Formats: sequence, structure tokens, C-alpha cells
Amino acid sequence: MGGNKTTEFSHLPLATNRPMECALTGSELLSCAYLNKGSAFTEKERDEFGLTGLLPSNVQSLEEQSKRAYSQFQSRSDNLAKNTFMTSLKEQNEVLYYKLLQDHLKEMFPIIYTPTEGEAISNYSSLFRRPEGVFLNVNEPQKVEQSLSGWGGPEDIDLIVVSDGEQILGIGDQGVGGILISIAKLAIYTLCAGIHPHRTIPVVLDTGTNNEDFLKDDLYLGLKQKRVRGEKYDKLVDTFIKTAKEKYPNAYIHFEDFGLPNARRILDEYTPKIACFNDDVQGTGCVTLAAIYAALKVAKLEMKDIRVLMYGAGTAGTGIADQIADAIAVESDKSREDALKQIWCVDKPGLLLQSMKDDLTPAQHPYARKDEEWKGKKTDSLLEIVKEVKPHILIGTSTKPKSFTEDIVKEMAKNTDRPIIFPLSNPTKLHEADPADLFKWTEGKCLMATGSPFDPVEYKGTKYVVAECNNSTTFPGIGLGAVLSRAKLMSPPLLVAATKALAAQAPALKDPNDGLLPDVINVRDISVKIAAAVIKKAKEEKLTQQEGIPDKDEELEKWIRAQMWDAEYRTLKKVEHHQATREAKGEAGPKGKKSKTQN
Ligand SMILES: NC(=O)C1=CN([C@@H]2O[C@H](COP(=O)(O)OP(=O)(O)OC[C@H]3O[C@@H](n4cnc5c(N)ncnc54)[C@H](O)[C@@H]3O)[C@@H](O)[C@H]2O)C=CC1
Ligand SMILES: CC(=O)C(=O)O
Ligand SMILES: [Mg+2]
Repeated sequence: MGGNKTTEFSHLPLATNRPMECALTGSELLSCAYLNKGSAFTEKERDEFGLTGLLPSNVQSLEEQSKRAYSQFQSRSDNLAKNTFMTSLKEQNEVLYYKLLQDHLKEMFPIIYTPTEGEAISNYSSLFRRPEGVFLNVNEPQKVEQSLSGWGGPEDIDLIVVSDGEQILGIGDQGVGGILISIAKLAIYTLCAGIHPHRTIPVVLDTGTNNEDFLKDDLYLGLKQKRVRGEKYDKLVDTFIKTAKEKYPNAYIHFEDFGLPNARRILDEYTPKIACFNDDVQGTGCVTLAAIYAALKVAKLEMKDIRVLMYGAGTAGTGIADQIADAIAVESDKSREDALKQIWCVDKPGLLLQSMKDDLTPAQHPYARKDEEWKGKKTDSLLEIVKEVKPHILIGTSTKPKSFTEDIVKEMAKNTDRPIIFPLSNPTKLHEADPADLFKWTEGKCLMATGSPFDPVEYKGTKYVVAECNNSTTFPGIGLGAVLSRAKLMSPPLLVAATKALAAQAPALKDPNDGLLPDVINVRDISVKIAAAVIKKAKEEKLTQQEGIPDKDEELEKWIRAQMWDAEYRTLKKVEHHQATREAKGEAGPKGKKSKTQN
């Protein structure tokens, strides 16, 4: 991760170059994942913190530890075993966990995130060993206050990721196992944007499950009842948000993988009131639009002329469509109404039509086409719709694997020189098409990005990079910007600024066979650029609450980097328990539920 931790910035609220105060000793210290250094504790620390005799004699470096952990990782027989190994490592030594991830980012990202994390989530109750995060029970809203207590004082939490587990990745209702998506997204915030891992809370709202397998499973750990809807559900959400904001007023709230009936509704309700973000709607919208900007440059197309076909008009699909509509309107100086006409949405029953209005979600309504325009035409076949619409861009967020078939793709290629095709459904097995097939069917002409990672594809001697179009390149930087500026709201102009900052980093702008989006390997630098763009825009919009944000770009980037957490062992300063101070404010107080000492 490599810090830029000059003393110049030591005074900043989230600077991490000061010694950490530690009240723990002996085996308690070894059991605290956040402070534990294992074999890397120095002789002096071993004496000072009562560790003498509790560790083998050879003092090792973090690099040596990472090497050993990597060989242990490699010895695990399959990806799920590797995922559980990583979970255990995180519970033992958090710095080493992030160091190992950083040393092998490309290889390990798919293990701790999509696709393997999806498998871990569906096996949550059988793999369960110890709890992490906050579990809020829909039948006990009165306990929300107590459940959210003990994570520190009002200044100590920057970010909360919350899921209700209803629509996890593309694998549907995972009930209480949804806690793992909150945990995984937070790990990505730390890895990719240096969000301080001890200033965050993962939360799951346990509102029941409609997953019959879980309802029948004796080992299932969540509420064994059908999902609660309506007032009682809304009360839990509202109690959670109000309590979280009362206790931790700085906390930026990230919603993840809520079901279709709730995702957009909750976002619309709270966006004008608090700094919040729905990753599936907004994160996915931003990253996809950034990839489209790059693809249009390569294809020499302009926003004002494009025709876009969305396949799967759920949370992610309509989120993407909205971002594209806004971009068309702005870039082409059109009304939003005219911009909407350039986007066609298809869902289970086929093309969205105005006659379906009673069955459409509020987010789908604006995309419903006039029935007269489609009279006598087949609206329930993607192939026929492609023939009619002649799209330049085809995006899949349907969870229906292999639905972009050879005839559909070839039909699309008849009408546009460089078909832009993004199969985005996760995990990998749900992708609407396989990259190798798409290159074959379009003779290497398609411009592609996928929801989960793929190796580059070779077609007739040319190597094409397949960009990963996953919100993971975007949400960490947006969150970092929101946290550091203490943004009051996450307003649309901030998201536009983030999208443009990401789009400017696309490797395809230099080499058309390279990725439409930057590689995850560079994600920390990308996050800095995105955070800087978000902060600058927030300042312009008068949405910042943090003092002293530098104006000049270079200074701003330094200011951001100085407050990003790094996977490095920090000097420990011994204090008595009652004196343990908080990193952020220098105030007395225990760390709370994560450990018995400060961060
Ligand atoms: N690449 C990325 O960054 C992201 C990818 N996704 C992926 O997108 C997919 C959808 O996620 P959400 O929008 O959250 O789910 P959702 O359930 O809100 O939306 C899925 C939509 O697809 C529709 N659908 C299902 N079968 C279909 C079919 N045969 N034909 C046409 N439409 C069909 C559903 O009716 C629904 O409207 C998931 O696989 C998810 O992993 C979601 C967010 C981010
Ligand atoms: C990437 C993501 O957020 C999803 O697939 O739901
Ligand atoms: Mg998601």
C-alpha cells in the first residue's frame, strides 16, 4: 500500500503515523487481531507487553510473515477453503491479512470478493465459527440502540455498510448470511481506499428469509420466518438509521444488496437527509458509465447518438440506465425525457411497455415504451428486440447466464462496428456471456467489460484485456471522499465527478485493446483520484463539514494519502487501560466491541 506519511500531516484527524496506544498485554494482546503482530513483535515490545515466552524466539518481518501466510494460502485445496483461510487470518492478525492481500491482490481479490465470497455467503450457517458485525432483528427494534452501542464514541465511526441479505450478488436471498457482504465490502474499502478498518461497522438487518432451503435448515442462524415487509420492515430500517446517526454522526451509510422492492425506495428516502449511498444502484451506475465513456472514445461514438439496451431492469439495471440517461442529457444538451428515449429496458416479461405500468417498479416506469411503437413486433425475444433497436450498447444485469447468445451478438454486430457488450451479472457463472465467445462471435471487434474478473482473451494472435466492471473500483474512492470531507450528502454531482475521475484513468484511452477500466491492481491510486474529485465537488456544492481541506490538486492528494490506513505495523505505546486514547480525537475511552483498546 505504501504510505505517504510525512509528519507534515500528523495533526490530521485520521492520520495514521502516530504511535498506537495499547493497554493490552500478554495473550490478550496476541488475541487482538488489530494490534497483534505475532512473530513480528520486537524484543523490546515482547519485554514491555508481557509477551516474553509466548512467542518463538525468531523475530520476523511483516514481509516474512506474508511469505509464510501465502504458502499456507496456496496449500488450501479449493477457493472456498482459501476464503475461510483468509477469514481466519483476519481474525488473528489484521495487518498481515491486508498485507497478504496487497501482495497478491489480483489472485486474492476473487477469493475474498465475487465470485468466492458468494459461495461463503450461501454457506454462512454451516461454515460459521465466530460472529463479526452487528445483527439487527426485525422483531426487536427496541434493541437496535443497545446493539449499536459499544463501538466507540460519536467521533469514532466513519462508515457503516448495511445489507438486508435479500439480493446478494446474483444469488438471491441469503438471509442473515448477508452480514458477509457487509464485511467483504468493508474489507475492500480498507484494501482499495485505506478506510480505517477499526472505524467501520458491518451490519445485517435480519428481516427473515424467503429462501426455503434456509427455512428448512436446522443450522440456519437467522430468523426462521418469511421476510417481513411493510411498516415493520420500514421501522427497523428507520430505527437503524436514526440510531446510527445519533450515535455516530459522522458515519457515511452504504447500502448493499437490498432486494428490488426496497433498494431504490430506501435510497430515495434517505438521500436528501443523510450521507448515504447504494452501491448496486449508484456504484454500479458510476463504474458502468465510466466504462461506456472509454468504449465510446474507442468506438468513435457520441452520447447523443447511442442506443442502449439494458437486459435485466432491476436494482443495478435501472441504476445504470439512470446514470446513462443523465450523462446523455448533460453531454448532448438534451432534456432528460429525450435522453430516456435512447435507452430500452428488458426484464422477465420482455421489453418494458407502458401497458405493463401496474407491474413496473417506480425505477422502471420512465423506461416503458409506447405500445403503439411496438405493435405487431415481438417484445418477448431479446433477438427480435436487438433487430429492432439496433443497439450500440448491450448490458446484462439479469442474473440469467448465457442469455447473450451467438445469434443475438451477431445480430448486434451487423449494425455497429464495435458492439459494446457488458455481461455484468455476478458471480461469474451467471454472466450473460463468456468473453472468449463474445470476441469470437464479433471477430475481435466487441468492446467488453464483465462483472467478475476474467483473464485476457487471445483472439487470432491479439490479446484483449477484459476490464472488470465491478463497483469495487468505484465505491471505495467515493466513500473515502465522503469520509474525509465529512460530506453532508452524497448528491448526484459528486457521483458525476467520481465517474469522470474513473473514466479518465481508462487504459483503453491509450491502447484500444487494453481495458475499458483501470485494473484493480492500481485501485489505491484510482481511489485517491476519485476521492479528490468527490471532495472538490463537495466543496463546490458546500457539502463539506471538514475544515482545512487543501484547494490545490497536489496538496489535496497528499492530504488524502496521509489519512489512508496502510497495512504496516505501527509503534505501540503502552498505556494503562483507563488511559487508552482514541486515535482520532485523543480522548480517553475503550475501543468498544472490536477490541479492548483504541484504534
Ligand atoms: N458488476 C457489478 O458491479 C454489479 C453486478 N450486479 C449483478 O447484477 C445482477 C442483478 O443484480 P440486482 O440488480 O441487484 O438484482 P435485481 O433482482 O434487483 O435485478 C435483476 C433483474 O433481472 C430480471 N430478470 C431475471 N431473469 C430475467 C430474464 N430471464 N430476462 C430478463 N430479465 C430478467 C429480474 O426480474 C430483475 O428485475 C446480479 O447478478 C448482480 O450480481 C449487481 C450490482 C453490481
Ligand atoms: C458487485 C455487486 O455489488 C453485486 O454483484 O451485487
Ligand atoms: Mg451488490
